[in-house]
Amino acid sequence: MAKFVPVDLFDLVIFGGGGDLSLRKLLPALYHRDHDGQLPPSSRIIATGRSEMTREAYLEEVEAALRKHLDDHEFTEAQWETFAERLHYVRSDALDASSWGDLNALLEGFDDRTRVFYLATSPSLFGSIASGLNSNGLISKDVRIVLEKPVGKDHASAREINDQVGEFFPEDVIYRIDHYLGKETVQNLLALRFANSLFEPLWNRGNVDHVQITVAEDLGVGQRIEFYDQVGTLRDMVQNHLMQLLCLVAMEPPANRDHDAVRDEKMKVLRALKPIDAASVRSHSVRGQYQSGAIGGEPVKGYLEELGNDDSTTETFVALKVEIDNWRWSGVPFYLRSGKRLKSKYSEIVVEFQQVPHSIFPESSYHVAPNRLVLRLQPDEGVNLTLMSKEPGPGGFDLRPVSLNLSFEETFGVRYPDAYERLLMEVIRGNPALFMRRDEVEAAWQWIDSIIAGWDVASQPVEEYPGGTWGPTAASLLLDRDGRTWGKLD
Ligand SMILES: NC(=O)C1=CN([C@@H]2O[C@H](COP(=O)(O)OP(=O)(O)OC[C@H]3O[C@@H](n4cnc5c(N)ncnc54)[C@H](OP(=O)(O)O)[C@@H]3O)[C@@H](O)[C@H]2O)C=CC1
Ligand SMILES: O=C1O[C@H](COP(=O)(O)O)[C@@H](O)[C@H](O)[C@H]1O
Repeated sequence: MAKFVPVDLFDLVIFGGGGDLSLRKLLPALYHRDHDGQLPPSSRIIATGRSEMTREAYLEEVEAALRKHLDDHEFTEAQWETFAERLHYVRSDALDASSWGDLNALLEGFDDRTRVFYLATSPSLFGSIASGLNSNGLISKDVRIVLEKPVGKDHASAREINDQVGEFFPEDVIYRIDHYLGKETVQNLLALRFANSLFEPLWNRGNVDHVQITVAEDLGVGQRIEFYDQVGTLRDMVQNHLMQLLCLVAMEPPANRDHDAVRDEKMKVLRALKPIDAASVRSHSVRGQYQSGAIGGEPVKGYLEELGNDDSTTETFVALKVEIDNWRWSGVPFYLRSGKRLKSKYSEIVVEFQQVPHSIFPESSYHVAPNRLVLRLQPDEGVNLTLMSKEPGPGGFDLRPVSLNLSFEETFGVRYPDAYERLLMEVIRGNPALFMRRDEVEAAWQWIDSIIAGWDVASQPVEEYPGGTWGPTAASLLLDRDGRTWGKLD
């Protein structure tokens, strides 16, 4: 088990500290790190928002959230008392920097410690908050600013936000979150690729038939529907999480794990992506929206019914066929899919290798299936390698596909920390390796913008799919046309 090295003394100010993300993810993550002794005793967590709220009222909200989002055995009165000592709430309107008096007062005299500003608000506020931090004299020497995703809604708005924040903060203290980069299994992809000599010689067009990346959710859009209806799955999931996964699978080996070494390699992949535009959008993309259905035997409503409006074409599902124009991957499709209200919460990366060139087992009732390396990101994180094996027995020569299956939980026997636990500690330590650099975010938006424009020009239909399935039939046809099938179909 990795040791929990305490971080340096810090103050963490969360703009949007009473919002869903803070209560559901950030504060439980900090509670865990506190529990494991990683937070110095006098480090503070200062939440802020427009709402008038006493510290006591805020503590009540946080306690209720922790009780809800932590496992029963994880929440203890003693640990809560310790954690609550750190928590403060002050009112401040991001759009009115003159309302920040209480925040100023709390921070005054504390500029000798690491100071982190976490912007867990709409990205439209990032510029005003950065400017307010400057005008209130809160940008201390050892400062970092964290930008929650999404950074903008397209390339132009991402550039504008990056310019606004960049006016007051240099790039090396800006931490753009993509929480998938903090997932243990995503980091393990680096270990699998670059700490084993087995895979690298095979990791190319000469041996790989295709790659699939699936991030499936069984949940619907829930409380965030108004936000979501302006965004859709392409912007919410593909622009960031799936493209980051794609980059980690496809990039060249970096010389080391230095933040810029890894980010430079990811950038080369983003630059090599073949654009999907009006001419190719119909053959290379599928967008869908969930209808009513059933998940785990329970009926679920359709998206439009949840929205209470029947003319939205916002996609809740996307599948793409992505091509990378470089020597390593020329001719190897990367199929990406992500959606809400699918059959189960399931994320995986599948690397399917090429068929053997000639089978010497014509009598086998199983044909020789290609080997598949599957990285399960969630749930039951692990790695699976399918191989063909001889069926035991004295007569004939029958083959059977078998799996070498590694479950991380069984092997390591530890709780898998939530991505935000790792990411928050990395911010305080000042290590930006697991965060997105400005050019990565902007390059990803540029590529996504072309698809959105293409959908518009080509009048791409929004395919319906019943909740509780693996998405629209068109997503299966996307692979079927190439003689392939998605990994998980049961
Ligand atoms: N929730 C999630 O699971 C995820 C969210 N995100 C992103 O994180 C951001 C926050 O999301 P989420 O927590 O769900 O949103 P919420 O609407 O739940 O919270 C938004 C927070 O912003 C504060 N806020 C709004 N306007 C202002 C203002 N003018 N000045 C100061 N504070 C303000 C609100 O407090 P008050 O009303 O008191 O002002 C509230 O605490 C969004 O950009 C979202 O896309 C990203 C990944 C996952
Ligand atoms: O960023 C987001 O991610 C979540 C899915 O995250 P996961 O860690 O549970 O896989 C998604 O539900 C949300 O819509 C999106 O904004």
